[in-house]
Amino acid sequence: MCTLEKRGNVFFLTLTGDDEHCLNPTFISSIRSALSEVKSQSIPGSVLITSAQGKYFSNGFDLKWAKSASDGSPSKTIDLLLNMVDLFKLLVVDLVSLPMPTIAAITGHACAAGLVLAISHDYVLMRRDRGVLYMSELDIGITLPDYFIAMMRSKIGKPEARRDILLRGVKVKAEEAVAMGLVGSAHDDGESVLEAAVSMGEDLAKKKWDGEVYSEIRKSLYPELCEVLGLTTKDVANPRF
Ligand SMILES: CCCCCCCCCCCCC/C=C/C(=O)SCCNC(=O)CCNC(=O)[C@H](O)C(C)(C)COP(=O)(O)OP(=O)(O)OC[C@H]1O[C@@H](n2cnc3c(N)ncnc32)[C@H](O)[C@@H]1OP(=O)(O)O
Repeated sequence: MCTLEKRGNVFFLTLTGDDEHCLNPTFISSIRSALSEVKSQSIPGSVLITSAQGKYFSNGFDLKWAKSASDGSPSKTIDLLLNMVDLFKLLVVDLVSLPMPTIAAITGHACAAGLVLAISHDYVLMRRDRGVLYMSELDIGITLPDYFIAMMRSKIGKPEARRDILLRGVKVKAEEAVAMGLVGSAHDDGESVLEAAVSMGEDLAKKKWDGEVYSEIRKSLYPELCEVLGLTTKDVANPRF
């Protein structure tokens, strides 16, 4: 599951336990509850840092749960997966519209929906000693939801990087991910990636930006993604000059 902690202006969302942090309706709902709490406590200078315990950041949708909950019926499994696609989309909307800077510290493997969860944050840092980024959909024979693609097109600038991650199913370690433009920086281990995330978060918090303005400017950066997510933008002026 997940925990939420606040230290100063920085909120720490941690995916807890040493499991694969696979996303199913219950887990998605618990993360969304935490983000709702973060939003309700947001003030100028708030920042979110998301990380995970164990060797996985998130291994994507909980396929085991979907299969077991559908009594092995392939059509019911697909229906449950499609339901998770819809539920997870709301979580992505929460992150893309959160009124504060967001940082993902990738502390382990981030796959498929788990990688989308990570890059839904403004900044992505990754440990180099463990963990890969991997879009497994081609390997497991399923296509991607439109907002997954929109997120990839919005956050990964290089066409060859998008091609390799989606059409070659490459498993990307931190240094390669930095070179591909998937993550911003690579760090030695779990401790140092978290330290770097906290240092970045505290620097961003000092700016004490207006959260509503921050959220609207972020959304205006990603028109294709926001259209697919059903997010609109609006002009905001809370002048501080
Ligand atoms: C009719 C209608 C049609 C409808 C169509 C749509 C249908 C509806 C579907 C909609 C959904 C679509 C989108 C899907 C989203 C999803 O999320 S689906 C779920 C996807 N998830 C997965 O597929 C899981 C993928 N994960 C994996 O394959 C593995 O877990 C892994 C990530 C590859 C990790 O494998 P694992 O064996 O666990 O790895 P490790 O044991 O951790 O590591 C292996 C060795 O590698 C070493 N290592 C790891 N990282 C590093 C590193 N960075 N540097 C160096 N070495 C590393 C690690 O130490 C291991 O080494 P040894 O210990 O020596 O073995």
